[in-house]
Amino acid sequence: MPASAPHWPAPTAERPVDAEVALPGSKSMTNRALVLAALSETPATVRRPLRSRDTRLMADALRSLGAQVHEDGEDWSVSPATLRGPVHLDVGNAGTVMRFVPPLAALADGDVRFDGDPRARERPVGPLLEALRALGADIDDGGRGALPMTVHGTGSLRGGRVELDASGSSQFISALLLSGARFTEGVEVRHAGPPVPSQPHLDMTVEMLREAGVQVDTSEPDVWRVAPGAVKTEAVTVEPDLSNAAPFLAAALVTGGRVTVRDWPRRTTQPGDALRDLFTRMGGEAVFTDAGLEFRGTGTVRGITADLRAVGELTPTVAAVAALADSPSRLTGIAHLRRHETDRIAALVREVNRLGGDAEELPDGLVVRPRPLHGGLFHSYEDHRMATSGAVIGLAVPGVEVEDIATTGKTLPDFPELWAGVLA
Ligand SMILES: O=C(O)C1=C[C@@H](OP(=O)(O)O)[C@@H](O)[C@H](O)C1
Ligand SMILES: C=C(OP(=O)(O)O)C(=O)O
Repeated sequence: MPASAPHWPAPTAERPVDAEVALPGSKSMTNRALVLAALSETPATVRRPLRSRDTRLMADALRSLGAQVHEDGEDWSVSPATLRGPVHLDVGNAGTVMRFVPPLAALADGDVRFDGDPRARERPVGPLLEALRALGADIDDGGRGALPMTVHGTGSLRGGRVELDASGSSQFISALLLSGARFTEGVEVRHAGPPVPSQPHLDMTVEMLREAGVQVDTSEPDVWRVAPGAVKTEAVTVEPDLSNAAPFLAAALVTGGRVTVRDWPRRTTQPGDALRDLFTRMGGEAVFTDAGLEFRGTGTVRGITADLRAVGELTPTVAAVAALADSPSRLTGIAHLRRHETDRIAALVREVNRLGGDAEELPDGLVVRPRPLHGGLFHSYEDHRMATSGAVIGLAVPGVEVEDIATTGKTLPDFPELWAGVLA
């Protein structure tokens, strides 16, 4: 962010919101679709993709490796090609790029160097790199288990059986599965360790692989087997990003208003679908309509005790609502958030308390005891979900300013405009 960028005055809601919003596509589905398309035997169209920093970084990485990725109106068309280096890839701070692309790099012919934002060097990739080595890859990470690193691709990877601890990120497993069909022996991934977070994202990986004709066996807990074979992706339609629906549903909840998120799928693997239940427990009401999902606040905002391990990326918004509730909240199961875009547990506690709140860190989560809040600067830590959480608090607390609102461009470039539209 340029040092001179002004802080963003978060609009205060003067009345209950009453709006309909069309959200851009899911980051997680877009980046999976792009990876599968690049590995596919057939050209593919990715319909209604998200175009944001994280998905452009993925598209650029795949282009650099040789795939053709064209903007085709609203869609992305992808023509696979033989993957090759030498190439230098920028992962930004996109977990999906820093984890999903190294297995492709191992399948490429030539050296593939990975680096990214300073924070990307602090995010875990070690267990994934160890697993790739066990499957036959040659990777030079200077012994750090972190970026920067070089994958010395040889054009193929043996694959086979591997055990790893994926408690730090579900993306280690998704990464191995997404490319696994193209490994000579396929892949059998076994998790050993504390529970893997983000189960819906693993379900999303498995479902999208099966849609691409890949055989995936999930019959044994914590074991995933991908049979070797062709990937056949022709068209993928990306759903609206339900995790990015969180601040908009929160706006209905905290203002006692109403927001319809258009085209909310009736069935989905996206973790954001859990918002229907979480925010209902916090006092709102969710109903499906012909337009999508209508979410209503009732004037009451309750605290919640919830294990968010499966849906960790919803935590910043849930914590923001918790700071405005009428009773305490306890959010647990999310130790892995300490290595997300920022240490989200520390950041949320610091920012809520800076505005006069009473939040406290737990080893694996946080407690939020509501207190009257006052205005002030809400730091965003280059974290899109911290920035939108500041906006949620600002709805109810006059004088909140959010630092670096442009950081929402990681997954939701039009956030300020969409937010203004909901408040209009
Ligand atoms: O696979 C994915 O698309 C994601 C998995 C999750 O990662 P972790 O399991 O590392 O939390 C999630 O938080 C991230 O935003 C997206
Ligand atoms: C954790 C997140 O992103 P990433 O894909 O970079 O891990 C997130 O979007 O909340």
